[in-house]
Amino acid sequence: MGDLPKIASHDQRPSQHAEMVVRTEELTKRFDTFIAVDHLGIEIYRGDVYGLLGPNGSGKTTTIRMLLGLIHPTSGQVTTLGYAMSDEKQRYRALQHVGAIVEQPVFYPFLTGRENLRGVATFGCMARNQATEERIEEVLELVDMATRANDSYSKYSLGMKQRLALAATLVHYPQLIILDEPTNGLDPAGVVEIRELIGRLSRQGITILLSSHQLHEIQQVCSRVAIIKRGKLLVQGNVQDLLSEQQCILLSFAEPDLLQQAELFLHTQPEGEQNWMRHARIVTAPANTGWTPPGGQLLEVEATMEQAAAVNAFLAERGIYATEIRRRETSLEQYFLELTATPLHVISQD
Ligand SMILES: Nc1ncnc2c1ncn2[C@@H]1O[C@H](COP(=O)(O)OP(=O)(O)OP(=O)(O)O)[C@@H](O)[C@H]1O
Repeated sequence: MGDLPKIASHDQRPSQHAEMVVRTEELTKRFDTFIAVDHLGIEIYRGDVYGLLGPNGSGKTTTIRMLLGLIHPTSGQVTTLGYAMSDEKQRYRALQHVGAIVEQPVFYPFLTGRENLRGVATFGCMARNQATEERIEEVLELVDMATRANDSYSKYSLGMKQRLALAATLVHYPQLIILDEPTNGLDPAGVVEIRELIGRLSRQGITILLSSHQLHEIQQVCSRVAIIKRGKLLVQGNVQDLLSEQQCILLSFAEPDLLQQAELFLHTQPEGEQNWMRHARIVTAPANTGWTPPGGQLLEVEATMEQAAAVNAFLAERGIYATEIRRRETSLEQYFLELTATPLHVISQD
C-alpha cells in the first residue's frame, strides 16, 4: 500500500464540560452481508452545527435513520440527550426533544402553510390553545414564512416547502434537529436561505446535525464535521482545526530546473523534525489566481506561513531562491476530496 496521508482526530470540543447531545459507539448496520455503517463513533455537543459528510452511499442516511430510531442498529449504541435509543421508553423520551427532516415531509397540498403546522402540532399532541397558536406564529416568523402562511402549500416553491418543513420540526421546541440533505434540489438563493436559517436556529441554542453534499455550504455553516466513507469514520473534528492542519505553502522559482532541485533537496535531507523537510511536491499552479509561474508549476510544501521563512532559508543556504511564496488556502471541499479519494484506513480516535 502506498504512503497514506497522516489523518488524526482533532476534536477540539466546545468546552471541557460541554454536554454531549448525541453519541454513537461502535454503531453498525448490516443489510444482509453488506455493511452500510461500520463501527461508527461520533460525538455531537450542545451548540454544535455538526456536518455528516461522505460520498454517495457512504452511510449518512442509514446513520441518521438509526439516530432517530427509524431502523435498528445491527450492533452498537446510540445515546441521544442522555437516553439510550435501544430502549423503547427512553427512545420515546429522547424523540420528544428532536425534530427531523429525513425524507420529503408530507404536507396537505390543499391546506395553507399555517393549517399544515396546526396539523403537525396536533399530531405532536400539543394542546389546541393560544400557546400553540403563538408557537406556530413564532416558527413561521423564524423561517420567514409568516407573510405566505395563508397561501396553500401547493403554491410554494421548493425553498418555501423546505422552510415550512423546518418550521414543522421546530413547533415542539426541539433541542436537537436532524436534517438529511436540507439543501438538496434548492437553487443557490434557496441554499443561502437555508444556511442563514440554520445559523439563526443555532444562535437560538438548538443543536443541529445535517448531512450534505454542498461542502462549500457546510464549511460556512458547520462548527464540526465527521467525514465517513463506506460506513467508516475517516475523521471528526472542528472545521477550522481540520483545515489549518492542511495548511501548505506554495513557492515559485525563476526556472523549472530550480523547482526540481528544491524538491530534491527537501526530499534527500535526513529525516528532520520539521514536517516540511519530508512533505514537498511539485504541483500545477492553482487556476484563477493570476499566478503564472514558469512552466505553470509550483513547489508545495507542508508548512504554515510562519514556517515559510525557515523553508526559504533552508533553500537559500543551498543556493536556491524562491521568487514568491504564498499560502495555499484549503477548502473543506478540497480536504474532503483528498480524504475520500485515498485508500480507506481507520484513524485513531481520541
Ligand atoms: N434498506 C436497505 N437495504 C439494502 N441496502 C441498503 C438499504 N438502505 C441503504 N442501503 C445501502 O447502504 C449504503 C448506504 O446508503 P445510505 O443511503 O445510508 O448512503 P448515503 O451516504 O446517505 O448516500 P447518498 O448521499 O447517496 O444519499 C448504500 O450502498 C445503500 O444502497
